[in-house]
Amino acid sequence: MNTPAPPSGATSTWPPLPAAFVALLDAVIPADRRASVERSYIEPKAVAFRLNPLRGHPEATWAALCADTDTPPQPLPGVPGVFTVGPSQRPWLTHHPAAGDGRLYIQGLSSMAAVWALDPQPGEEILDLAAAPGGKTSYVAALMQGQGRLAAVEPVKARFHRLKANLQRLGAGHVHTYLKDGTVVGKLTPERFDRVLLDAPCSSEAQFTRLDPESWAHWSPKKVKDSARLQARLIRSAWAALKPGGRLVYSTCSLSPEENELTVQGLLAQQPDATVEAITLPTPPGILPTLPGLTEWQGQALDPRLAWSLRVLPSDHTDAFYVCCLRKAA
Ligand SMILES: C[S@@+](CC[C@H](N)C(=O)[O-])C[C@H]1O[C@@H](n2cnc3c(N)ncnc32)[C@H](O)[C@@H]1O
Repeated sequence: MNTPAPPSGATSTWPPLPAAFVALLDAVIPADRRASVERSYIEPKAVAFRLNPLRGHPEATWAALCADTDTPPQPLPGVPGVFTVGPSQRPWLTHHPAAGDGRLYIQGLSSMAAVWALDPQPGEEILDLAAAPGGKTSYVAALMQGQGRLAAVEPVKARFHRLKANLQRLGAGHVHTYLKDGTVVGKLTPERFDRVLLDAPCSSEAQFTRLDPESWAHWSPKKVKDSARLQARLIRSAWAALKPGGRLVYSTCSLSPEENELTVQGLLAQQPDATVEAITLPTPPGILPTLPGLTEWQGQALDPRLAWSLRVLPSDHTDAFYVCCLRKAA
């Protein structure tokens, strides 16, 4: 981060977000949520993490953490084993031995929400179609309690090796990993999986921060379009790999409707056996700031069922995220 700090309180002196992205915010964020969203681009965020039952005993990890700080992490209501610390504790947590050896995993609440929506069960066969670096794969593995079969796909070689190393470190070395293009997996394994997670490659708009203009250096409206094209192919493949009666969770860390509701709408239009299911977050209302998925974009009505999908808003403790839960008719 090379940007010098502006005088305290002078928020307008931070580099402005790209104009096309500001126009997107204008279009998708209601006026009454806009101020907190604006603040999220200049504020450091709280840090969430989960204790990892695949590496050590969570109670022992918790005791080790508490012995090491005067400000114990706050439990996240509704989700056992998940905690948050304030932004000032980020360096402490990041460099803690329990983070290094995989007894805990630092993971945004928005990312965790995709796994909560997937609701993996022990004994099932589950596919993670775009898996590296493995944050969600390892959470799914933990919730499956070592029972069943979990497959994780990643086509980018360097990222695939990082996925494998992370899974080893997190005690999830039993996950079956495949160096493969996800767009072909549906044809290779038709109707095989009880649940499929497609946390799709996207334009990564959630990573933007005005504290670091590099965060949007590789973003452009063309990147949004290119991402949407790949997502359309991946969601079709994910759908083909899903068993009748199975659940597909589609997620991105993008705010653009082209990468979110429009991608899902494309699938709904082609697949009469697809329905959108409501997502019930395990956290009490208000902990994750969310909006229903869009049902209108640029003057055009979208499939009304998209209102069951969720947009997580960027805030002082969450990153922007989109998640949609689809069910294939049995
Ligand atoms: C948003 S990231 C996934 C993050 C991951 N789910 C996690 O929680 O750690 C998307 C991933 O999709 C991968 N990807 C890109 N093209 C793909 C393709 N054709 N098939 C499957 N995955 C792809 C990217 O390399 C990237 O690792």
